[in-house]
Amino acid sequence: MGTQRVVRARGVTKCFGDVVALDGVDLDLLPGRIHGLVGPNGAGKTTLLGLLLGLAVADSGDLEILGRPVGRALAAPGGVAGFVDGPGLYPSLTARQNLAALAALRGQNARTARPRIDGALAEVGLTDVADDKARGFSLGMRQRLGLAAALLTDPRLLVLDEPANGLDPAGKKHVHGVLTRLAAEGTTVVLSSHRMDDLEALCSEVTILATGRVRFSGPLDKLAGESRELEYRLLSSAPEAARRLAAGTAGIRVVEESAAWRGAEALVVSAQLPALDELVAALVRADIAVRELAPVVSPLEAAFLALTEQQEADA
Ligand SMILES: Nc1ncnc2c1ncn2[C@@H]1O[C@H](COP(=O)(O)OP(=O)(O)OP(=O)(O)O)[C@@H](O)[C@H]1O
Repeated sequence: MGTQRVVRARGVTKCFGDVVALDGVDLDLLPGRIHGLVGPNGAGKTTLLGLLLGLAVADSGDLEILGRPVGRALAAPGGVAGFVDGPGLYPSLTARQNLAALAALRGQNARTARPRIDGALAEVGLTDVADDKARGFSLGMRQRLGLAAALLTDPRLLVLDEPANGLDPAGKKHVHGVLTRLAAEGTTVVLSSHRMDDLEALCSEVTILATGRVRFSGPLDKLAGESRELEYRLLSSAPEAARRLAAGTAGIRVVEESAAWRGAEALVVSAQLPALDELVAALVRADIAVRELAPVVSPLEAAFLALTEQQEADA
């Protein structure tokens, strides 16, 4: 069924000695979504991803993956691929040989596997180094080779822990392209990252974890709606007139440290969305062109920072 959950977690708890890494986590992942996992260091992201990969078992709670309850024994659930703490590679084999070895382990015929291996290497942008040994690969290249290996298994759930680590802009473009294609074809992707801009570019929904608890889980636009007043940077054709208009618009606070931004005079205002809409309409009525309007800090980053501050205050 199209809307059947790929992952359903209820009250999942995992401790390491006295440390509660996951504390009653509920999570629902639907097919074909790219779901971002975000949270401060030690929030429990890797632990949660490890449970999805079958690298550890929960102490309590229910976890269902692809419609099957996860048992108490360590086992990689069928249809799931990915890695935490970097992919496992054979350093003395080339990129292509690494993928061929994995295909052979799964009983695939070398001749039929070859075109798929070449396709996967091309998709992650490693064709040029296909015959170089993995030993000499950078972190970003290893991440991409790990992703290519996961692609060969046709996963229905792909689990990646900080896959953007070490990626240069070209590598990131390849990885984003692969993940977007997979999701369009129905694969669910769940990935953790400390890069809010990456998550916002890729994910339709996010879960924010802090100290092992889910603080938010849902669509990114819901997060924007729920967030507090945000600061927005505005570039216009008449900065002074725009500032006067903003100061006179209800619900808008002009932030004093407004400054130059990319060579133009920027106005920074703090507002909720309805007041901001009002301001834009007033600017247009006054024949002032809005050239750029964006949050200084994105809704995801604002929510993340608010949580982190809360966590520090609690501590
Ligand atoms: N194998 C382990 N043994 C003991 N403690 C662990 C183990 N794995 C994780 N922890 C602890 O569990 C908590 C959650 O760790 P986890 O690695 O899941 O967080 P994270 O959100 O991935 O953090 P980061 O952003 O730093 O990677 C931390 O306090 C960590 O020290």
